Amino acid sequence: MTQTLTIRRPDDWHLHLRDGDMLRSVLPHTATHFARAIIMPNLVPPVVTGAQAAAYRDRILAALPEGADFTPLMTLYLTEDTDPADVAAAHASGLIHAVKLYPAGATTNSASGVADFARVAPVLDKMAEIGLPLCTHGEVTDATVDIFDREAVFIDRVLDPIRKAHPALRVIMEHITTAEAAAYVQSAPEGLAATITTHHLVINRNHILAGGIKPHYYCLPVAKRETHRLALRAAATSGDARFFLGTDSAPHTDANKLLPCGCAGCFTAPNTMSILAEVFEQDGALDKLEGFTSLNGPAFYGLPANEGTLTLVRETPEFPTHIDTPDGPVTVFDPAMPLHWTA
Ligand SMILES: NC(=O)N[C@@H](CC(=O)O)C(=O)O
Ligand SMILES: [Zn+2]
Ligand SMILES: [Zn+2]
Repeated sequence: MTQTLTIRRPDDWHLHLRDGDMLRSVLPHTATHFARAIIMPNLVPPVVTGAQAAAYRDRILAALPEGADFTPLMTLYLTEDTDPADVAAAHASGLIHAVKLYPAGATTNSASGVADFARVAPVLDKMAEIGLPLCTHGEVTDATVDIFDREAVFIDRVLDPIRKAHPALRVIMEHITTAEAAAYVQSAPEGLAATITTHHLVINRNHILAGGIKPHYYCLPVAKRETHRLALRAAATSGDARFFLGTDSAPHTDANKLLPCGCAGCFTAPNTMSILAEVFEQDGALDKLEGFTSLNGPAFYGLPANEGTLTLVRETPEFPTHIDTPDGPVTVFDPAMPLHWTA
């Protein structure tokens, strides 16, 4: 039985760091294992301009623990008023690595997102021209569409039309949760990829709803039925380079989760690598872990893989149930299974 596993240092291609005290509290948990992360721009107010992204990057770098080796890869939050020239300048300077599309109202802090997709066509044209990828929160916001169908409907109503109108646009479907999304990625020869979260490889909708409601398993897109989880596992562990890790680690205080209308998001930064090693080993695919966490993402983003390494050891890891922050406790994702790998 393999006792240690050394892989190239991983990256997180979808991460929420927040700001201020929360940023300082959660950042060390990512910087311990990950060399780089795509930083989500859904702050309040959102990170819309190059100047705002530069200022946010500086705040992240200032919050890093002494001696940490971590590079934040910044993104811009797409609005109907986004200026294509500002996006191009932020890309040309090396500041930003993607633009994030939130359908208005789809998820946490998405109110400034896009309602009329025709209005962002000039930005998407510019991005296609300069090779800057679009990251999508892929859910429609139509109240008449069942929440469990919103990702699949987004592909048909929004994403496929965008890709047909902008064939050279590179797209990353973020945090996919359905067999339909995995199949859509597999159907595209190039220019399309998907991130998969740690938690969506582990939980299905029963974890949220059966035997009492579990707010700490509530995230968006909401976890689907078991067949979808299995399709995500198959995609992640297949070695297909179009799928890579984006944890979507999304810290909210317990006070904000445990409400009659609680926030969406799972905080997985501390135990993600231990959980992933468990998942890949369960599926007989430990040899595919490095591709998923450390190789496929940089290849799609046109960046070199990290030079450093991370060694996982077969030892039972211990994680706190929550971390303390000045804003209050944040519960760490519970994988609801024993773990055997320490990172
Ligand atoms: N995933 C979530 O449930 N929440 C994210 C937003 C997002 O990624 O959609 C957050 O910012 O809290
Ligand atoms: Zn999202
Ligand atoms: Zn997210």
